[in-house]
Amino acid sequence: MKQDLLDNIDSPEDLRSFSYTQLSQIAQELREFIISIVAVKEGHLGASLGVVELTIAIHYVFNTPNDLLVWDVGHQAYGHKILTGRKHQFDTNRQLNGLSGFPKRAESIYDTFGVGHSSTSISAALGMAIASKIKGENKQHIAVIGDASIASGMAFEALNHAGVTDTNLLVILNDNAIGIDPSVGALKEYLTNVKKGTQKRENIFEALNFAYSGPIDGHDLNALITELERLKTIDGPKFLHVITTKGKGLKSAEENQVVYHAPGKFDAKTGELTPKSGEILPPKYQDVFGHTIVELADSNHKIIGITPAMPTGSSLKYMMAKFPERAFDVGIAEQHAVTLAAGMATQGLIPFCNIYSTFLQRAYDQVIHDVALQNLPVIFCLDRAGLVGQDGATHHGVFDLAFLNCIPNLVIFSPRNVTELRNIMYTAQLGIDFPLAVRYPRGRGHITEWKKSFSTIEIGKGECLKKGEKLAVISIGPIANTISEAIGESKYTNAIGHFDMRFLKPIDENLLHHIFKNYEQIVTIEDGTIIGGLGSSIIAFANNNNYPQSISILGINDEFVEHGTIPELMTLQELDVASVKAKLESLLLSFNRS
Ligand SMILES: Cc1ncc(C[n+]2csc(CCOP(=O)(O)OP(=O)(O)O)c2C)c(N)n1
Ligand SMILES: CC(=O)[C@@H](O)[C@H](O)COP(=O)(O)O
Ligand SMILES: [Mg+2]
Repeated sequence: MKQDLLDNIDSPEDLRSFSYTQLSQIAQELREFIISIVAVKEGHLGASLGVVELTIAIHYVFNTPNDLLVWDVGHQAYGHKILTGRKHQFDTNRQLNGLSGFPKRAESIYDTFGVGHSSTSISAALGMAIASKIKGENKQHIAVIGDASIASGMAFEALNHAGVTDTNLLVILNDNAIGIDPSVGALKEYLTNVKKGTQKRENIFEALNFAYSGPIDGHDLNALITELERLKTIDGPKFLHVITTKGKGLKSAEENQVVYHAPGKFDAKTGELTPKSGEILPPKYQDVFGHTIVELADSNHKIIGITPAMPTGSSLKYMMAKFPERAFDVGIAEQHAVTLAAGMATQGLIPFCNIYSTFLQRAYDQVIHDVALQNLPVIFCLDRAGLVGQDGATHHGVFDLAFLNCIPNLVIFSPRNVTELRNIMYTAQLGIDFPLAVRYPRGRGHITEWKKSFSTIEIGKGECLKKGEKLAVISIGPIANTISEAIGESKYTNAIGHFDMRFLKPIDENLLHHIFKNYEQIVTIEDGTIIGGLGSSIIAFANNNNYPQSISILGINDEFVEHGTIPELMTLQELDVASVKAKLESLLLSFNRS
């Protein structure tokens, strides 16, 4: 596809060489280009379409990269990538070895700060602004943050600090009234009233010492450029409130903003989603969670569901529709979500707090201090555990086993399949007197017939999946399915036994004694980091009990894993069927030789 003007832009400097009147054509070409690539290669769509004009205006007015621009989350930065020299690589977006789906410092000098998790932009830009002041450098510092992301605690902390500095900081609020799902909370209501002109109280941002301007139409290039030029001349913290439409320029994306946040493949002309094959697939783990909590909440009225801003991604939306008074989207507020659950648990409710594994990192202290230390029966459902694919290093849920393993009182369970997910949810709501973390992966399980009657799971009990003669594989979580396949395909299948610990904590010591007494070789396999997770626990167990076997640990290596499809990344980590099979066979052979 030919873009007459966009084809000539390899940097913001090129953009700035165009006349003001040509910018709307550039906006149109940029929008078409984003649509044409995302339609085929997939990725985040609506957010980038919504900030096309804002992106152009910022790079037109400010002297990037000398002026420092920080995007919040970064899922809206496709236009920024394209205008900053990455147009020709943009078709590799989110693919293995291709561009990252988020701004990344290693990728471009224009990506001033690595993002992926939300609400960091104001702190980062403020840090840069303070640094410029200390270094005596004359720069502008711009944070672009969405209406859902600014409602997060971290963003408020940064506003609170920035308001008492004299730094050259511009916060641009990109207000489209939606996150992935519709924005929530009192701040959202406040912003709606500001837009309607019905806000009677003092402006909240002015009250925090920001020079506030807006709201202005974020698709009006003239208005944006005029206002940014004016703000450039004002010292101190400034706040520009911009109103945009998520998905702007593609009718279906404007009309169905939740789906078109990240729509998968679609027809670039009509916006129509590429139909799924008629094949009956196993359900996604998230949907099994979503339907199971509704089923359980129907008879157990103490059950509460909590999600920090991911009702669709977690499938808590089903409970929010059926039991709105007992299911809460608290916005991008993981810390609050955890402590809210803790408060509810003190009063005898049964909170299921559903958080993506990677986003629980935000609430680590709350898990320790507010839940585990008080031994409160909060049930954490940690979705997207393990490698998540194209979102890459910022989003992989590979640290949870390690960072939860060291917390006293916490029981940690990783289901091998969706039946186990259902059964642990069932077991937990019958009544537990400890906090429980259940971590499960992105995507589909292996079982199509999943809606079976419930049975209880004995806490701390592992399972023998297959007996063997020499080598024991000890695993946790759904990687057991890969291992079963690898063992099944191996010519040494009789030599290999396979055990699913299911619980990282409390670990099934009886089962481990059995394994260490009956097997000459031990291999542990997990979809979390090799440091601190299952392998580490098994080594500690062996040392404490003076078992002499050497133990091989397979898992995610001590590195940040980049983006790619989950199968590609699993292969790179040597956790695919062929690699596991090869590893087990070579261990058996080398042991036989020694
Ligand atoms: C800490 C954290 N929690 C949750 C998410 C998931 N997430 C990504 S984008 C998004 C919504 C952001 O909404 P907003 O800031 O309004 O930006 P928009 O998508 O509207 O441009 C959420 C919840 C995240 N990236 N980081
Ligand atoms: C940008 C962001 O954080 C989310 O949009 C994330 O990409 C969602 O991940 P899932 O696709 O796994 O729900
Ligand atoms: Mg928004």
